[in-house]
Amino acid sequence: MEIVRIENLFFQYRGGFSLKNINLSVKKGEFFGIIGPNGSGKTTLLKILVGIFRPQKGTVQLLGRIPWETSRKEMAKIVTLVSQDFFPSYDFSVKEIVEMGRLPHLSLLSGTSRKDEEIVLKSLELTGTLKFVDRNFWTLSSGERRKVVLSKAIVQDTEILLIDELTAHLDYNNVSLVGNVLKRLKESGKTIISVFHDINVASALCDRIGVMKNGEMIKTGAPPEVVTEEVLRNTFETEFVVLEHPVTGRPLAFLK
Ligand SMILES: Nc1ncnc2c1ncn2[C@@H]1O[C@H](COP(=O)(O)OP(=O)(O)OP(=O)(O)O)[C@@H](O)[C@H]1O
Repeated sequence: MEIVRIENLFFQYRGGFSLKNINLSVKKGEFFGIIGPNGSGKTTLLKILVGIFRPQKGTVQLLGRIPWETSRKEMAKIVTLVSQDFFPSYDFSVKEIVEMGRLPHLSLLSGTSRKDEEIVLKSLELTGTLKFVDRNFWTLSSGERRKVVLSKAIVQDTEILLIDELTAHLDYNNVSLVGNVLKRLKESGKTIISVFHDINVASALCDRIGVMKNGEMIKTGAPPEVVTEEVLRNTFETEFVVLEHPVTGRPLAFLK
């Protein structure tokens, strides 16, 4: 079942960078990775999918809904963006930040229930951040904050998760922890579209990878089709060596 559909997308910042000719179909339960050089348009594409920007041409549908024609509350039940720039302006505790993820599920008059609280605590446990529950969000390290923001996305319980580079700030143990959390979300039927700077993390986790360059998605395919010396050289304009992971068989890329 198709969950995300992008057709002939064109979007331009006022007189500047543009995304062009993007066509993509993502199925339910698929883990789709996006890689590409800095400034190639990865974050812009996620912002269009979540409805922050409206493209000048083409269509985007998430579960049949067009983001910019659907109310924010309804969209918030379908899709969430774990973004690189989550900067709450008040001194919220970790628990309060994650509780915000439950807002789309609450009615106007009701506060969070005991069940919501349980969901929040479970999600903090899942990302290994339960020990910070009462801490001021801003007193956490950047990697700890990223895991809390992932917990907030998990409690929002949307069909689609968009993730903008989650693992770059994390140590190896946490890359593995977050990777396992994302695998569990996928196994539970969630559809994930995630930007990665680490090609090998994308290769390990994704069913398919899309390669962005200069605002276009120049290649999509399973990791062995995309993580090749030729594709990576053309994309990043530098030389790579690609080997096979001895345990998983997935491609592993190294700078030459
Ligand atoms: N609000 C904006 N107005 C004008 N140009 C913008 C705006 N936001 C981003 N850009 C430009 O659009 C281009 C694509 O940016 P984007 O953040 O989508 O790239 P990216 O592939 O996610 O990069 P990175 O890997 O560095 O995070 C960049 O050249 C950026 O300078």
